[in-house]
Amino acid sequence: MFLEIEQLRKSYGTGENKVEVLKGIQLGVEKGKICVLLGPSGSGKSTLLNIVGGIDTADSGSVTVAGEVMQGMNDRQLTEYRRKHLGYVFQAYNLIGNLTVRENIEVGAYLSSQPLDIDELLDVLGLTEHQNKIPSQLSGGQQQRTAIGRAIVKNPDILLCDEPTGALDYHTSKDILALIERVNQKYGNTIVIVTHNDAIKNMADQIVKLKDGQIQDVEMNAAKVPAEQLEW
Ligand SMILES: Nc1ncnc2c1ncn2[C@@H]1O[C@H](COP(=O)(O)OP(=O)(O)OP(=O)(O)O)[C@@H](O)[C@H]1O
Repeated sequence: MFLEIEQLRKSYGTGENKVEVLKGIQLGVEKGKICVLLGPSGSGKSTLLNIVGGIDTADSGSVTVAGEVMQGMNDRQLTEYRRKHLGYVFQAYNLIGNLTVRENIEVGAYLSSQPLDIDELLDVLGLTEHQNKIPSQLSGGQQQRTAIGRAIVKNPDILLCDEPTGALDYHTSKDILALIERVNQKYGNTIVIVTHNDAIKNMADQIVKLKDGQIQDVEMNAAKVPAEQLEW
């Protein structure tokens, strides 16, 4: 398995206030697949994503990406791990306000020794004509496209998306999901999408349901639907 999560546990707080958020998560995702992670609010989806992303740390268990085990890495190694393996897309676009679309994407490129070709990527993103605008001159969808560009330009093995369409309307959401699908097909990155939107599972290769910090169900989806045909 390309991404392997073994017996992952995480609690917050201590003593009486201790809350067990992840209770022994066991999950594998194959290279180049799209995995959608569903579950009610508070089930631990973002916590799991943040641990895989090296933003948060687990109490026990392990995460392995391409044979590299994260647990036990020091700060420098974790930074290198994030740089080499991971791209992150959030609900809030977190762009740098005084840099253009192209410059925001270039920020991501600096983190890689082998970045993707920026002109080609701008074309894939549908942002060529907007490349010299700053974020305040863009729609929400265009800002999220830019954020996806910044995450993907270093051609990460894994793209983690936490509610990537949470702030967007129906049509723009479908547009962004179709872009994520296109990125997956063109560059072959493994993609994990956390969402509240049940319909998004239909575009996934693997559907994972989380409940109360445990995996309730894992389903391989043989009847994948293109993102643009999703309905909700
Ligand atoms: N830093 C923290 N300190 C204390 N508790 C936390 C912290 N981060 C998350 N939690 C708690 O962990 C639980 C799981 O949170 P998490 O954000 O992973 O859930 P989620 O499934 O992503 O929820 P949502 O869909 O609402 O984003 C929640 O009860 C939350 O209050």
